[in-house]
Amino acid sequence: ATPQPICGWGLPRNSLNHTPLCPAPFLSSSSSSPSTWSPWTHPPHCISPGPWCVYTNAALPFLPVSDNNNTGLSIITTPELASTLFDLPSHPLHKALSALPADNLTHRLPTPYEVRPVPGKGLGVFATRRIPRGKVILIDYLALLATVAYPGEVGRDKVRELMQVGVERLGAPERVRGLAGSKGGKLVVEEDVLVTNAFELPLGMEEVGYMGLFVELSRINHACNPNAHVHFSETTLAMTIWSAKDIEVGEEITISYSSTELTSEERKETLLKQWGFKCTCSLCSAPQDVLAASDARRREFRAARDGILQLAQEEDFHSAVEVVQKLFKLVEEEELEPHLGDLYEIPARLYYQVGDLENARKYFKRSMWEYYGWGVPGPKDQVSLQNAAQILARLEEDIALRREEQKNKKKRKPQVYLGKIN
Ligand SMILES: C[S@@+](CC[C@H](N)C(=O)[O-])C[C@H]1O[C@@H](n2cnc3c(N)ncnc32)[C@H](O)[C@@H]1O
Repeated sequence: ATPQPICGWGLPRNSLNHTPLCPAPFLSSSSSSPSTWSPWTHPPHCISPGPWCVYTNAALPFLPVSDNNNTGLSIITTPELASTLFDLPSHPLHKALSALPADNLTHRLPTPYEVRPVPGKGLGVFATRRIPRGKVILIDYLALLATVAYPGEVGRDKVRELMQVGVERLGAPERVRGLAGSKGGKLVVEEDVLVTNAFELPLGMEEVGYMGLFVELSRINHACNPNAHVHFSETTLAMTIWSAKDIEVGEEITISYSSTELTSEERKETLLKQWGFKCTCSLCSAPQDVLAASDARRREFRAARDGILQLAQEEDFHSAVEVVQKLFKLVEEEELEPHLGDLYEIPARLYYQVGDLENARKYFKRSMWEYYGWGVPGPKDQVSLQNAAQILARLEEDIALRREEQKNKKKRKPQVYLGKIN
């Protein structure tokens, strides 16, 4: 006889694989048996209208090297969204709960940073040893995930109820509550924590908007010319923080909370509206002429990027390549290179169009690193990655073919006309 699957909490720690035989409960359960709640460690807590529910696994992430990082994870969403998020084997949450990466975490110990006060900004994160550019500074896991839509759809008391239950049930609720900023006022601690620290994350193929809270990452302050950048992997639900420049001992580690291509006025407005603070980073505090020069470059950068797309649409690929060269010069001057995201496929395709295969290859490789290299690719990145890999394989063939042709051309004897022209 086929052995009965063992479902539920109490399984060996990282065997929470969800199978159709052990359906994850998505609605409130009256059962008092933890085995029926798997993979959650508590029965889902739901409110109506909606219903909106909070799902908690208090022991996540399951890390092989644990330095008190098991904060747990609570997800506030609808049962329908939770099941679409969780049921498909390709789904990020499915994978996150069953297979957190174990192999690339050795950098964690000892961590290359410490948390200490920064005048005027509360706490901040400082390098305790030199971190060269392009290194992983930390990997942080989600502690709270809530749909952006839910606070607008239920009353204030219910918004708070789900947040409070979600935090209270975590493995280390105090780590989350300790992140409350000084927003205070009418907000309860859990609301304050989210307003001060949450990142917006579009999740799944449908790109449903979620607010995500990461405990370690929450101590990193914003700078408009940051020395680090973040990359989120949907597959592991992990945020990886990379050094964007060489960082010296004692230097503060900073990331950008807003898009780096905005001008100073636009950034000021976004930071105040979305994050509720007035930026005092080194660029915002720089002399007026320095700030004006940076703004001019960022404006030019945007104009160049829009210009490239326009020229590409008009199929004027040669002019578009000229603008690409100008754009990358601006990127270098303004040190925006690590913050460009998926920009690299555009120059790759343009160089391909004009027959510059070597440059096309260079930028395709760079775009693949963007999809893959920063972490474990999510479902959407996997599609882009496959496309880019196919194009790259064709490019390699074209380059080899072209080389062969050139070699043969050189071997051929020059044709000398010896006859007389009458
Ligand atoms: C995600 S938290 C960063 C850690 C925070 N400093 C702490 O003590 O926990 C965001 C808060 O830090 C402060 N902050 C971050 N970057 C700042 C900046 N560039 N200028 C001024 N305040 C900043 C603001 O109070 C903001 O609401």
